[in-house]
Amino acid sequence: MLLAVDVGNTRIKAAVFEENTLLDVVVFDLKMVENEIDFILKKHPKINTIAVASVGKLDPAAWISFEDKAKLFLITPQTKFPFKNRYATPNSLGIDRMVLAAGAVLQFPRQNRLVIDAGTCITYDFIDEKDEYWGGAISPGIRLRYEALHQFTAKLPLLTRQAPENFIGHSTSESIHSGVIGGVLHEIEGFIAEYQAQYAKFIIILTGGDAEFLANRLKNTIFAHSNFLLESLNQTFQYNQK
Ligand SMILES: Nc1ncnc2c1ncn2[C@@H]1O[C@H](COP(=O)(O)OP(=O)(O)OP(=O)(O)O)[C@@H](O)[C@H]1O
Ligand SMILES: CC(C)(CO)[C@@H](O)C(=O)NCCC(=O)O
Ligand SMILES: [K+]
Repeated sequence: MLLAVDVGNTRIKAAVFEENTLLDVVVFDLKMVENEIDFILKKHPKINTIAVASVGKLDPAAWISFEDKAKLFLITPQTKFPFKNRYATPNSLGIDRMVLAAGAVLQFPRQNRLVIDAGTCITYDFIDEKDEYWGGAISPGIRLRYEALHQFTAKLPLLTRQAPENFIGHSTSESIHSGVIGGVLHEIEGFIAEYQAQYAKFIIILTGGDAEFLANRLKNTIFAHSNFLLESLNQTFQYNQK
C-alpha cells in the first residue's frame, strides 16, 4: 500500500493507494504534516511506502521520523521519468510538473497531451505523442489573483472565488470577479486555441484545486481530473519499480 504526498505551495494533499485504487484522500496545512501523516499511517497500517513530490517550503527532515514505518520514495529531477525532457532548464523545472507529465504519458499513451494544473499557480505542460516534454506556461492562480489585487492596491477588497454574472462588471466586486474569473477562462481558452493552431489533435487534462470550478465554465468540454497529480505520483512510483 502506498501513501502519495503532494506538497503544494499552499497545502498538502495525500492519498492512499492499493495498486491503482485510490482508497483515501486528505488535505491539510503544511504546518500539520507530522500529525497528519502519523494519523494516516495509523489508519492504514498496510502502507509500506511514502512517495513524496514537493514544490513547497517543507523541511525534508520532516520525513525522517517516518522512515522506520515506511520506505521513503522522494521524487527528484534524478528520478526515472517516462518522457524525454526538452525543457531548457530541467534542473529548475517544478517536480509537480514533471510528475503530471509522467502521469499524462503513462495514462494516455501515444498521443499529444496538454496538462493544465489550476492551483496556486496555473501551469500548462505539453508532452507530444513521441513522449517529448516541451514545457508550457506558468501564471498566477485564481486565489493568487484575488490576493494580489487586494495586496498591491489601496482600495480593492479581498474577495473569494465567485463566478461573474456578466462580463461587464457593474460594481467593484463584480468587476473584480469578471477580471479574475473571466481573465482565467479567457487565458485557458486562448492557450488551448494556440495549441490547436499548432497541433491537430491533443487531449486536455485539467487538474488542481480550481479544476472543477473551471471545467464547468469553459467553452471546451473538459473534464476535471481532480486527483491527477496524486494518481500520477502513484504511477511514477510504479514505473520506477519496473
Ligand atoms: N480549501 C481550499 N483551500 C485553498 N484553496 C482552495 C480550497 N478549495 C479550493 N481552492 C482553490 O484551489 C486553488 C489552489 O489549488 P491547490 O489546492 O491545487 O494549490 P496547492 O495545494 O498550493 O497546490 P499547487 O502548489 O500544486 O498549486 C486556489 O486558487 C483556490 O481557489
Ligand atoms: C510553477 C510551480 C510553482 C507550480 O506549482 C512549480 O512547478 C515550480 O516551482 N516550478 C519551478 C519553475 C518551473 O517549472 O520552470
Ligand atoms: K499548480
